[in-house]
Amino acid sequence: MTLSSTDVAVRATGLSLRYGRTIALNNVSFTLGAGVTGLLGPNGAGKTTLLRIVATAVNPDSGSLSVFGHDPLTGPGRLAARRRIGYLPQDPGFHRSFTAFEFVDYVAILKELTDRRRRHDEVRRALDAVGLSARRGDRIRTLSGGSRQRVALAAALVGNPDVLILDEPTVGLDPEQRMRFRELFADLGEERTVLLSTHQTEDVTSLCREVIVLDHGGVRFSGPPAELTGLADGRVWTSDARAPGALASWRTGTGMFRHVGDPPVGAELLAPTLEDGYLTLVDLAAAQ
Ligand SMILES: Nc1ncnc2c1ncn2[C@@H]1O[C@H](COP(=O)(O)OP(=O)(O)OP(=O)(O)O)[C@@H](O)[C@H]1O
Repeated sequence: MTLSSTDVAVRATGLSLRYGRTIALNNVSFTLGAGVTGLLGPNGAGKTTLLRIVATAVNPDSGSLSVFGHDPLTGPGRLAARRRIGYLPQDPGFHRSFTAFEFVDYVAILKELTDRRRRHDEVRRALDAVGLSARRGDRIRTLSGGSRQRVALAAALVGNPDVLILDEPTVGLDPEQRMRFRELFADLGEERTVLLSTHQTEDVTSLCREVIVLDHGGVRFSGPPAELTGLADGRVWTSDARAPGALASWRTGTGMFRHVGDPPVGAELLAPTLEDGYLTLVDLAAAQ
């Protein structure tokens, strides 16, 4: 199914979840449409918890969720929602002695693809989509980290879900592999809804139509990446000396210093990056 740019695939309203005394999510609301939405936030902000709720792996304590109009908090709604969702968790729980094909086939069985012939075609399609056709008979324990992440992505893709939930899929990958994954996610986002949790601000700049920033379990920002970058307009500058009062200040390879924060009068301003916008946002939130 192809979504138009205004269709809503996922609607989350007032999601909250506690682990004992820890408030992991507090009244989180957002909608997801077509394309890639980035999820940024400091360690412990609640990103994995949020993805697990959207993937229907855990229920929130309160709030509601709709996936293509299905309510995953009811039995039939959960099944209908799960049929539309592919999830790449932080730890995919591989059986390392399985081959890539066997693992994706195993996930396909869990996804109710019962006809063996059609299932095997679909497993081959998913492995092909992530560029692993030639390695499908290799045991997972013999694969590199990048290839393992591809197997995990193929498992998320099997059954051709409309919503993909990806929890830090590029962590630990080298720059070339990260770029390859970006290509894949951009292609996937053309016809699907992709929610991508990452610590890589470049992933968000280069891929995402929207970005959500979570901090201490709450949504601190939601909007286009350029708007997040814009929060640091007029707050990034260069000089030949350290600026002790800045949020961040370092000597670059050119020998000049780059600073983010409140600039002095007459400072030579630089164009901000999304990372500068993110830093400014998290700092402003901390000051409140
Ligand atoms: N199973 C659990 N039991 C108790 N506390 C938990 C559990 N899972 C997460 N937490 C806590 O809930 C909060 C949110 O955790 P979560 O893993 O969702 O954050 P995150 O943004 O994904 O972090 P990271 O970027 O480090 O992966 C943290 O304070 C974490 O310690």
